[in-house]
Amino acid sequence: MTYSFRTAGNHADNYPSSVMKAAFPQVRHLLTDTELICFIVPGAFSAAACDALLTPAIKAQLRPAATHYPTYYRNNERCIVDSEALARQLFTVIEPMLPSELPAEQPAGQPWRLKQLNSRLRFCRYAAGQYFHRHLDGMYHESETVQSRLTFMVYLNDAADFSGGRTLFYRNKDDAQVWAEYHPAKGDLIVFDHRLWHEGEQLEAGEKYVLRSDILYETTPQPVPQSVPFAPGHLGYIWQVLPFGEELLSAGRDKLIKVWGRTGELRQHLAGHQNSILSLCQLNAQTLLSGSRDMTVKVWGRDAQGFTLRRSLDLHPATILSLHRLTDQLFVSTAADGLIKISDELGQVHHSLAGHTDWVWQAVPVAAELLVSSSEDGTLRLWNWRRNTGLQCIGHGLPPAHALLFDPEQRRLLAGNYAGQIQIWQADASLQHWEVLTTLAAHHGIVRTLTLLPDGRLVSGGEDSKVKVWDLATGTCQQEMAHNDFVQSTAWLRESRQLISASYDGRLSIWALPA
Ligand SMILES: O=C(O)CCC(=O)C(=O)O
Ligand SMILES: [Fe+2]
Repeated sequence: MTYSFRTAGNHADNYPSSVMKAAFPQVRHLLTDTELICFIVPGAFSAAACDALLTPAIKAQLRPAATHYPTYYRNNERCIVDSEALARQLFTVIEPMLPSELPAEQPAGQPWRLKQLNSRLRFCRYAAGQYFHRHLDGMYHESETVQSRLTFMVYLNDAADFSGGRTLFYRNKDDAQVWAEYHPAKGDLIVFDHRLWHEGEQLEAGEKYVLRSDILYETTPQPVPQSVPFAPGHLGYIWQVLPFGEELLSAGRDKLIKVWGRTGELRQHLAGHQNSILSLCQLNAQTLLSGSRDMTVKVWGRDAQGFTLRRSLDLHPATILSLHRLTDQLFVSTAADGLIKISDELGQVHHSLAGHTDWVWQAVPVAAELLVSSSEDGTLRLWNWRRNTGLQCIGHGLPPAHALLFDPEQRRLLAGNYAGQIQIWQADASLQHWEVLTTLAAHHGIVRTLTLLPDGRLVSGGEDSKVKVWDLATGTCQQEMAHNDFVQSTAWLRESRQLISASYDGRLSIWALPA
């Protein structure tokens, strides 16, 4: 993919290469007790080069990243500049300091050869109070064979300009101890493996500026045998899988919905969205809904020939986070605008529920007219959607629940949260009183998905790349499977009695579960 240079007026394409010259300084490794790469190159860029990069035009175009990230995660500002030319210039400076080859991840795989700097350059600014909480940097999939493996960051201003704002590394998502710390200095380059948990520490005072990109590596394509089900998956993150009749649908960052047959053969791919597809929902036998970061909900019709796009709905001026069916005609959408809307497939909004103060991750039906929603604001709320009213706040001050599921038989709400827990809430028969029954310490990192099996067992997936099967009667984990990256979605295939899980690594896996 070639990005054009989109941000006007900052002259980034025209930096004189003289100011970009590297001094080939000493590499300093931050982590010694790991194979993973993490090094600093002090003064890799001169002060003049930093000033040439951080132009007033760039500064003027910095915006909160809030449309793409929940505030819990990061609240700094950024400006994206797509420039092949500048990426090439920067790459010339850093190339001699980079590993020319990285080992294959799989025993049978091919090594990765150094290719280029991702031309999507992100200028970031932290003001006092701003932070980028502990996270893993996402892998950028340019193609099947070109992917980012290392993070690139240059610190653009003087340490004297701010306090706090260190870059901190951790052994995992919830280790209390800092593994390594780095105090920013102007012109320093940091390069580290995407698999390292790290944080941009909260700034106490002043302003901190960095330039972020990723280092791309290329591998030799390996033929995928026809017999491998659901291969090759998606390019980049898969956000959701959904059984639809006899088929399975998957959707992801590559803006595609893929339609797979029973044996995992690709039947169709549906293009139309302009950005990542985060949610899928079956409205009725002939209708599929998809919600995206492009702020649209698309309605797809299913007939004997397959799926076709019927229409595109503008329901929220924000990323659509979840879609759930209420009736054959009505569905509920939640979004980054903090609203819950009940609409039909023609795009008529019947109800709009306001009350949350941040992103609404999920809203699931719990009875004919009742919904429970979970939000980034740390609350769980109960609503009567037909009457447009919030009935109560079931819980507040909670770690936000990314995954939410209601079990009508047991009247239990299962909430998978940011603290890696599955919190099980019991409702009484009136659905007016809710209390926490148990809290399972389920994953390291966010619980991203929950699926209830027909036999009552629960499946969870999380940021520790694990899929876990739970016996809810005893609260014990019976089985554990692993992906190579965050597990984002799981589903049960009723016909074949198989579990399917989908991951940030773009792969779909099928698992047989012993009874
Ligand atoms: O600002 C920092 O120190 C860390 C930033 C970071 O982790 C990122 O931009 O991905
Ligand atoms: Fe990062």
